[in-house]
This record gives sequence, structure tokens and C-alpha cells, in this order.
Amino acid sequence: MTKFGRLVIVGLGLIGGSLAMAWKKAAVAEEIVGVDIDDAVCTMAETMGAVDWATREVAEAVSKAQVVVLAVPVAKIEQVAELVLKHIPRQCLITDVGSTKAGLTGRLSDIFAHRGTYIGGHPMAGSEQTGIAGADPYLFENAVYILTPRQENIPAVDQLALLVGKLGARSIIMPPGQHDAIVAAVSHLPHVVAAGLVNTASGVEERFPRTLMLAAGGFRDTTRIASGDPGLWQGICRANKEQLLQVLKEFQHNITHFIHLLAADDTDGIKGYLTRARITRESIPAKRRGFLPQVFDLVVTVPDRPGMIGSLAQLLGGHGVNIADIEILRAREGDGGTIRLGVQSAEALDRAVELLAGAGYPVRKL
Ligand SMILES: NC(=O)c1ccc[n+]([C@@H]2O[C@H](COP(=O)([O-])OP(=O)(O)OC[C@H]3O[C@@H](n4cnc5c(N)ncnc54)[C@H](O)[C@@H]3O)[C@@H](O)[C@H]2O)c1
Ligand SMILES: O=C(O)C(=O)C[C@]1(C(=O)O)C=C[C@@H](O)C=C1
Repeated sequence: MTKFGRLVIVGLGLIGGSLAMAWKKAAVAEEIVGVDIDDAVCTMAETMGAVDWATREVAEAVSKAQVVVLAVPVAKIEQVAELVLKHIPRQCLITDVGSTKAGLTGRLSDIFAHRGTYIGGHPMAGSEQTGIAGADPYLFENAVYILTPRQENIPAVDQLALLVGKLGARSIIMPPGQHDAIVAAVSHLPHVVAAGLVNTASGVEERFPRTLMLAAGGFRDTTRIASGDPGLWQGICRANKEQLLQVLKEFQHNITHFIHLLAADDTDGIKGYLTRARITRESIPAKRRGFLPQVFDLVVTVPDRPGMIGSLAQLLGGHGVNIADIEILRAREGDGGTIRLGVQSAEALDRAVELLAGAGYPVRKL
């Protein structure tokens, strides 16, 4: 494989730190250099071995860069790009990881129109944590990684797709406007709704003080992302304002419809509403195979004991079945959990079901 020269990541937080760790492990470049405005973050990145060295000085890092990845909050990407432009070599490949793409792809393509080659990017993986302390080299494994190249930069996509592949992720090319309309529905709306759920429960807590203490799996599963960084998320919401407003109105319409059904005691209507959602939700792993064609899914229920996932991996691995994808669907303390496992062939799926059922776990194919 081609090994890159110097790869620079500007912004060593959750995403920048995770990219650095993954690319370092895969030895994709001669040198991985980090840039962050925070000295303590630079020191931590070096101590963790996520980068070869880190600095606060953009010029020092990017002047000899072959690839530059902008991994700062959306609201700061353009400003950092202007700074990077002044110091990069002419042939440099530049990408960003911002959660919105339409505005950024247009503005950054203009910024790098006469120097470097810019391709927008967005890894569809992350977490509610912030900063390099939450970084994880495996964060992007099996994830979809969206690329939004302008027509004239399509020839450079191969190089970026190669780097994406080294993360264990799959590249998908998409027009930036389409990207923003989709992520408004599947990422930004869920964030706003999760915040709304928490704020609603907190209002009820004022009337009934033990409300939040009683919250079980349902509330936790639907609100994890509400713990994300409010500063980062206000930038994302504002950068995708029109698309987010559009899906919020559709959501409002859905909720208003449900209110009418409930107020009217419309049993069939309520059941129909919930059934449509259930059918769609259950089809998601099957649809995901469109992106990850080799994954065949099963769902297994396991008791709540430390090391359960390790036991499952050992049982399957010991019989030659590799787990390609894993997702914890439900976990209740003291009450076990439900796990989705993906394997890479129909035969492996049959074998996995046979092995798990044989070991006494309730298991079904998806
Ligand atoms: N968090 C997620 O789940 C997720 C997923 C995909 C994409 N993204 C995108 O990734 C980007 C980074 O998000 P994150 O979650 O890693 O944020 P983060 O807050 O964890 O990290 C951001 C880092 O950038 C540094 N920084 C800020 N301004 C800077 C500047 N001017 N120069 C250099 N460094 C600077 C900060 O010190 C921090 O270390 C955002 O654009 C976000 O939209 C986030
Ligand atoms: O918290 C997670 O699990 C995420 O993957 C975060 C998530 C998402 O909405 O799915 C959040 C924003 C990003 O731009 C991409 C991913």
C-alpha cells in the first residue's frame, strides 16, 4: 500500500484523537502530527502515543503535510481552514470531519480552490463524550464514512477512501445537500429530541422528586446522546438550521397526530402508529446490510455478568465464527441484556445460532 508522508490532524478531541490512534495503529503515514489549541491536549496525545508529536502551531505542523484533517468543532472549521491554507504545500490533500456538509463543502472548496485539494468528510460514528480522553482507535470500525467531493476533486477520492478503509470504515460518496437532509433526520433531530425528553422529565421531577431516579432502560437508551457537548451541538444545529427545522416540523406533526389519536381513544390509530414505527425500526439492521453487505445479524439474550461479551466471542471464535459487528441493544443492571451480533456469511450465521442455542442462550436470526 502507499504510505503517506506527514498526516496532520488539527483538533485532537474525541474524533481527531480517535482518527490519530487508528491511523497510527495501521501505520498509514511516515509521521502523524497533531495540532490543538490546548497545550494539555497536545501533551496528552503525545503521552498516549496517539501522535508522533503535537504542537499548538498550525504552520509548524502543516508546512510539510501530505494530508491535513480538520477535526475541530463545526463552527471553527472555516477559520482553521483559512489558517491552514497559508502554510500547506501545493499538493496537499485536505479533509474535515464536520457533522454538516453543505455550507462547509462549498466554503472550503472555495478556500482551497487554488492550493491543495479539499474533500469533505463525515464519519458516521461518535459518542456523547468530549475530548481525547474518550478517544478510541476502534470507534470507526464498520461505520459508514460519508465523502462529499466536488466534481473537480473526484480523482483524489481514492486516496481518502484508502485512509477511511484503514479505519475499518466504508466510504460512501454523496452530494452535501443530500447528506445534510439525511443527517438532520437521523442524527440532529434525535439529539434535539433526546434533550427534549430529558428537559420534560426534569420538569416532572419538580412535581415528583424521584422521577429521574426511576428512569430505566427506555429513558437511558433514548437519552444517552443528550450528554453531548452543548457548545459543539449548538454549532451543528445552527449549521444545519434549515434542514433541522424541516424535520422538526415533521416530528411536531407526528407528535400532534399521536396526541389526537390518544385524546380520541383511537385504539386502531394508536396501534397503527406504533406498528409502523416498529416495522421500520426492525428493518434497520437489514437496511444496514446495504452499506455493509457481508453482515448477517442475530440477536442473543445474555445474563448480566461481567465478561459475557468475551464469553460469546470465545464460544463463536473457538468454532471459527468471527464477529464482524456487535451492538448492545438493551442492558438492564441485574437483568441481563440483548446483543446484536453480525457475522460475515449465511453459513456463519447458521453455525452461530446453533452454537449459541446449544449453550442455552435465547437467540434468533434478524
Ligand atoms: N462527537 C461526535 O460524535 C462526532 C461524530 C462525527 C463527527 N464529529 C465532528 O467532529 C468534529 C470534532 O468533534 P469532537 O467530538 O471530536 O469535539 P471535541 O470537543 O472532543 O474536540 C475538539 C478539539 O478541537 C480543539 N480545538 C478547538 N478549536 C481549535 C482550534 N482553533 N485549533 C486547534 N484545535 C482546536 C479542542 O481543543 C478539542 O481538543 C466536529 O466538527 C464534529 O461535528 C463529531
Ligand atoms: O453518539 C453516537 O453514538 C454517535 O454516533 C454520534 C453521532 C450520531 O448522531 O450518530 C453524532 C454526531 C455525528 O456527526 C455522528 C455520529
